[in-house]
Amino acid sequence: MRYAYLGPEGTFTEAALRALKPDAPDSDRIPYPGVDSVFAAVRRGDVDGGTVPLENSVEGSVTATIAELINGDPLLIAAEVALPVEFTLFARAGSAIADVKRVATHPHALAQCRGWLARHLPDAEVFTVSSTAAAAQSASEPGSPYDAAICARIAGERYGLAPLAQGVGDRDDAATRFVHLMRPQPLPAPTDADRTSLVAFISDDHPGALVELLNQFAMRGVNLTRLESRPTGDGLGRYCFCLDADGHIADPAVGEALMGLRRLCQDVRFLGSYPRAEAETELTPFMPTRGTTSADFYEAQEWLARIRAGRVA
Ligand SMILES: O=C(O)C(=O)C[C@]1(C(=O)O)C=C[C@@H](O)C=C1
Repeated sequence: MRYAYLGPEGTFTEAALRALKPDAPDSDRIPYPGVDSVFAAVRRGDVDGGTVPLENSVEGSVTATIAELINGDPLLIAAEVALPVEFTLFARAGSAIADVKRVATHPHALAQCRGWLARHLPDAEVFTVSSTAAAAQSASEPGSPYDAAICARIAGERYGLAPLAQGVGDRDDAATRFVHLMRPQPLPAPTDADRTSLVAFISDDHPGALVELLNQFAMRGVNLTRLESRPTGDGLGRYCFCLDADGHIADPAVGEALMGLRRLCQDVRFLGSYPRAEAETELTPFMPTRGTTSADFYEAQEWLARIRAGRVA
């Protein structure tokens, strides 16, 4: 098996792929220079799967990943993992913080380290590159335009840099969610703690269009864990909705909610049902959820089948 990831070696995404595929030998992990090239490699069939960052607890969605999930040949999310992200400022050996005038990092990492940079390197110029490991790699090269990189400890060490300051993130509980993509194939079996991802394209703009979509989940007791509107690219004001819901498409409540969306929407792109990375959250239902267990759905389906078959009981 061969797996693509956002490279070069030492990215948080590589750590995510290692967590997802702990038994894969090093030669099976293939770094790609961008999120788009990971998607392209999976779509072409050059690799069996690919890992990319999806969202961060501080900075939110990785737009390059969302755009690729919405557009192009559909891929399936087969697995996810959430990892804590801790940032370190690294420079070439012998440098001191006072020497740092130009810092490189990934845009999401910059967003998570702004406070620290403002306090400790207020005059430094910050440059964004394709990943935190690419920043470390570049900063390590002789004649590099950068004096330092903000990256994972493993990346700084991988490229022979020396740590100048550890824990430079503004939140020490920051975490990033990564997803593993595959070409369309049979779904992983339900586990009782799954997530379903999809994109809904509404057919016409009208009052309550989003509420209608959300009701499909609420009335069936399905909890949503992410909702994001993204432009479709077809003009100003044209948006689609990216949704994550608790549960598996094999669960009757989730399946029926998706059928409801299918009836309401111009298009629904199913992005996968896969085991959730984090444990089930304790939920306070905001609506009565009576009659929304899987057993309730099955009982009602059987009742309808009996009636349709001419048995009135
Ligand atoms: O640059 C990396 O190391 C990545 O894996 C990308 C990425 C991201 O896109 O959010 C992953 C986690 C961190 O939040 C910062 C950067």
